[in-house]
Amino acid sequence: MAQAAAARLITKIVDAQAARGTASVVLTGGRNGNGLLAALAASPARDAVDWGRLDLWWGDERFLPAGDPDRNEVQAREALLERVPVDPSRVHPMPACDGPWGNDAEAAAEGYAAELATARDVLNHGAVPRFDVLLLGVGPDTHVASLFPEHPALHERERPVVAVHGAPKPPPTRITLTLPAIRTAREVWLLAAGEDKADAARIALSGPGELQVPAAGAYGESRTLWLLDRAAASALPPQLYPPATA
Ligand SMILES: O=C1O[C@H](COP(=O)(O)O)[C@@H](O)[C@H](O)[C@H]1O
Repeated sequence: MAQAAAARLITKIVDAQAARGTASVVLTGGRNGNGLLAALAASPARDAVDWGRLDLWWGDERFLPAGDPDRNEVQAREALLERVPVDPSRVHPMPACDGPWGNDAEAAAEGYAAELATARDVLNHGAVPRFDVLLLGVGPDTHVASLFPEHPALHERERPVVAVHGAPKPPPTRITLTLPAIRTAREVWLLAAGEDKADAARIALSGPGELQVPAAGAYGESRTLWLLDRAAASALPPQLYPPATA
């Protein structure tokens, strides 16, 4: 799944750069997201990407000190960003808890929203840039980014970025894009690999509400793509699995 997703992402970035000169991708944390980045780093096709014309953002971050190995940013740098010639000025990690806003997660979320606004899509009156692809690793509890089932952040309709407190998965304090911000992306790709994701994929693709099942509320403006391996797809409703091969 990681290799197939990496190959798709390379193609998508190359196409976006050919069409618009640049591409923008929102990265996710977690096992599946990091697996994709590692597969991308290992792919000979990675040289087709113009890494200097790629903007990278994050969908969520664990609010920890800079350099903490549990930060999504640190894991992404290890898996991919230290291995390709990205332009550091176009890499936009979410703030750390010892950064310019200190331990104030709300201020850090506002700060990231302001950074997103500097690159926003003026033509579409958007609060955030027009992301080409927004990646989301689906958690076993159906969370995406740091939007956890029944958490207040899921009610946010105005702000593109919010702080999260009391997350059920450590660390408890996080920063996340909101569902309205996620839905402005051209394409949203949801990643689920492994047996422990099978129930999450089944539930999310069975038409539930987004407050109970955040993954169900994550979709892109022109495309929503679920990328699953066989284990994660094994519990899908019969009308969805086995997938069509045509
Ligand atoms: O904590 C997080 O977890 C999820 C999914 O992680 P996984 O290891 O179960 O694949 C990820 O989407 C999110 O970005 C991250 O902060």
